[in-house]
Amino acid sequence: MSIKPILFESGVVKMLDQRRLPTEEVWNDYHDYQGVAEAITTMVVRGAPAIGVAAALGAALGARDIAARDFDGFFAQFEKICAVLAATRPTAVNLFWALDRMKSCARGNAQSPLPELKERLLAEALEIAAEDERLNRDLGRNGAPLILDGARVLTHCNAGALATGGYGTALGVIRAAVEQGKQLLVYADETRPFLQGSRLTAWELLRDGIPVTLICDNMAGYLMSKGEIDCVIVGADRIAANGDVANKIGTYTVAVLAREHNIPFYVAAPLSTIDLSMVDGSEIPIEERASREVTHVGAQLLAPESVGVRNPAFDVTPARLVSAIITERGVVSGDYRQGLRQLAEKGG
Ligand SMILES: CSC[C@H]1O[C@H](OP(=O)(O)O)[C@H](O)[C@@H]1O
Repeated sequence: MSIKPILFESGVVKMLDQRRLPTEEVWNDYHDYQGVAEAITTMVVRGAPAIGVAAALGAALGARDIAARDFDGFFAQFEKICAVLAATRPTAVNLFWALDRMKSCARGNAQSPLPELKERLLAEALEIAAEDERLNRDLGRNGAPLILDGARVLTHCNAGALATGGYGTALGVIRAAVEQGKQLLVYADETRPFLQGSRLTAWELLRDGIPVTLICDNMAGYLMSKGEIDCVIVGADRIAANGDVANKIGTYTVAVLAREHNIPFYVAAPLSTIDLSMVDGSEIPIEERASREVTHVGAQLLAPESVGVRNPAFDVTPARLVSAIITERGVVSGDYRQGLRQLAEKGG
C-alpha cells in the first residue's frame, strides 16, 4: 500500500516531514493554518497535489478558529487565511485550485450556521485529499498502457505518493503498470538541489518493492545515448492551455535529451494541475528558492560561502517536446489546446 504523506487525526493535521527522508520517518503535528503554511514553504510537504491537499486542510484548521458572529465576518477572515496559504509557493497551480475550492465551499454554505459551515469546510478538505488518491489510480490506469513490459523508465524529481494525497502521478502510472504484472526498471534522477529523486523517489519505490536505480542528473543523457532508457515519465506543477509544462528544474533538460534520442516523454498530472487561464508556459511563475539549497547538502557546505547562486526550482518544457499528457480523464497528445479543453469540459 503506497504511503499517504498527509493525515488528519483527532483534529490535527499530520505530515510526514519529507526533509528528513530517507534517514528518518518523522511525522509533524499541525494545529493551525500558520503551521501548515510554514510546512508548505519549508517543504515539509511538497509536490503539487500534496501542496493543494495541505493548503485545504490548513484552511479548514483556520476556519475552525475564526470567532465571527455572521458569515460576512467569517468570510472576511477566511479569505485572509487563504491568502496566507496562497503566498507559500507560486508555481504549483493545485495550491490555488484547492484554496478556490475551499472558498467556493464557504460561499456555497453561507446560509448555514457557522459551526455547520466549519464542519462542511473540513469535510471538503478531507474530500480533496481522498479524491486525489482516487483520481491518481484512474490516472495510473490510463497511463499504464504507455509503459511496455520490460521498460526502463526514467523519472525526474518525485511525482509519487509523497507528492500527492496518495498513489502518485508519474509513479502512479508506474505502480499501475507493475500492478498489471509488467516488469519495469525505474531510473530515478537524484534531482539537484533538493534531491527529491535520491531522497524520496528511491525511498518510495524501494518501500513498495519496485526496482529502482539512482543516477545523477548529468547521467541521463549518457544512458539514453547507450539505449538504456525506453521512456521518460514526470509529474507537473502547472500545465498551460497549450500543453507547456512547468515541472521541477531539470525536466526541460531531460525532455530535450529525450527528443534527441527519440524517446517518448510523458507527463502525468491531474486536471487540477492544468491551468487553462494560462495561454502558454511563458507566464507561469517560477519559484526561486534559497541559495543554501544549492551551496549545502544538509549542514555540509559544498561551495565557497561568497559565491553567487541561482536557484530556480522549476522550468518549463514546451508542449512540442511532450509526447502525451496523462490525466485521470484520459490521455492527450497532439493538439493539446483542444485536447486539454475537451478533457476539462468532459466532467468528472
Ligand atoms: C505530483 S507533482 C510533483 C511535482 O512537484 C515537485 O516539486 P516540489 O518537490 O518542489 O514541490 C516536482 O516538480 C514534481 O514533479
